[in-house]
Amino acid sequence: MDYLEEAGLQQAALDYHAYPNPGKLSVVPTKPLRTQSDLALAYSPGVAAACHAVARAPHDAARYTARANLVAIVTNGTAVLGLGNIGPLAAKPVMEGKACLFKQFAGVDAFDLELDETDPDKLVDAIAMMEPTFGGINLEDIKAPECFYIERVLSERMRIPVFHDDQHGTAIVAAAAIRNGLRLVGKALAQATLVCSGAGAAAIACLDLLVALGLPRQNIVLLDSRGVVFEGRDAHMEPNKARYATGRAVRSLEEAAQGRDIFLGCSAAGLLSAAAVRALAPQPLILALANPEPEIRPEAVAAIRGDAIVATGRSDYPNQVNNVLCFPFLFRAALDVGATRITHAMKAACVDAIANLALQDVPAAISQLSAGRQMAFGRDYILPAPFDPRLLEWVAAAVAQAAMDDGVATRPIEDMNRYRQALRRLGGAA
Ligand SMILES: NC(=O)C1=CN([C@@H]2O[C@H](COP(=O)(O)OP(=O)(O)OC[C@H]3O[C@@H](n4cnc5c(N)ncnc54)[C@H](OP(=O)(O)O)[C@@H]3O)[C@@H](O)[C@H]2O)C=CC1
Ligand SMILES: CC(=O)C(=O)O
Ligand SMILES: [Mg+2]
Repeated sequence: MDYLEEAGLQQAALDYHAYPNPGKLSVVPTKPLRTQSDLALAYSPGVAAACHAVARAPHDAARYTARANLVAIVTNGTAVLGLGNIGPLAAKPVMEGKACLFKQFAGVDAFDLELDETDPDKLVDAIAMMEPTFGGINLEDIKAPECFYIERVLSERMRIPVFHDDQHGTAIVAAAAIRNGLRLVGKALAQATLVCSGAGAAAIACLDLLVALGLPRQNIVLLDSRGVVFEGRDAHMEPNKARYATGRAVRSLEEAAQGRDIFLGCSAAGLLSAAAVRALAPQPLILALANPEPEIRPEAVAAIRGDAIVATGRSDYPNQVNNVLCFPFLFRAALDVGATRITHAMKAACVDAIANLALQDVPAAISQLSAGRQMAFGRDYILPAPFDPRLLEWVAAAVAQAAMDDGVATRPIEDMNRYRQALRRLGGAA
């Protein structure tokens, strides 16, 4: 792949995945298992005590098994990053990566489950059957529009949180970035205008959240692979796109971009043309979120105009707008309180926490991790970096509180100060 060769990453990335053991994950026991007596506790006969306890009181599964800290990352490989429908097996490196991020950033254990199934109802059945195993379900890289149905039906059927990361994780982080970007250029969400390239899982969820947070729906123009989604277009429509159909007489990206404050890209590599960049309003926000190759590179924007704030989903540029800033921390909280679902207030709390953390001074120990980048609120630092250990406390505490306030916590936290301390220790920011 050109973009990997160009970054000098092709062979290094393959070696990283291959050595010293294939893949990025392993399963390790958490209890001593060295002697005959250990075996008598862990396995037969001692394990029967734990089985009886859980059979008598199912909520004790959170006490005697790893379930309450265990998330399933489920994909069918139909929309893997921006690589498209590469299937479940080829999706496995991404899912193993997500599991590593869960563990590294928030201490959450996760199994990656790549399912060879595209029928939405069969997927729903397969995932719903796994409720005894997991404390939460993270749906990943399942394409639109099926993903909307799958998540809705699962959320209705299951008593554990079901969260489609590409929808809501992306939306939460994009909303935080837009809030802070607009703050820097002195614009308000209620007056902002936005053009969105892509009308799939990530795009629709971003728009829904932005509208819920105050962006007027009529200020949005949406494009998919057939161009502008306009009122009366009958081909290639589905209800989630139709909700954003524009009445304006614009039919190309360049026309749609004219005077817009925000470009949001949740589509595919290289789609944002120089003409469209020029057409945007003064001091535009450009969120080019397609992975691994964005709709436009930051240096290409800089060559066209100098007043834009640019963000991508990538780790090798400033302003990383990527769902990694959300899902580990949001699930940490959801698992800790035994949430039965993820509510709007939990998502809104997550947006606030991520956005507000970026306004804080960054301790020297954290900025040392930034590869020499500016780490003070500004055009190249609109969001905290994923390695910022404060994210765990800021985001998880806020989300846990929102879950309790919303009445979806089956194990409410009694002492929030102690919980915050525990998060600080876990995040390494103590
Ligand atoms: N930075 C981040 O955190 C995240 C980034 N993403 C990125 O967003 C992109 C989309 O992911 P996701 O929503 O999950 O995938 P989906 O398959 O659900 O959606 C893809 C969307 O892109 C649209 N599209 C494809 N080609 C074009 C084109 N030429 N012009 C305009 N739109 C086009 C498709 O149009 P149509 O509806 O006509 O098929 C579809 O609406 C990927 O690149 C992914 O990496 C996703 C999640 C998180
Ligand atoms: C980041 C991510 O989840 C994606 O690009 O699909
Ligand atoms: Mg994804």
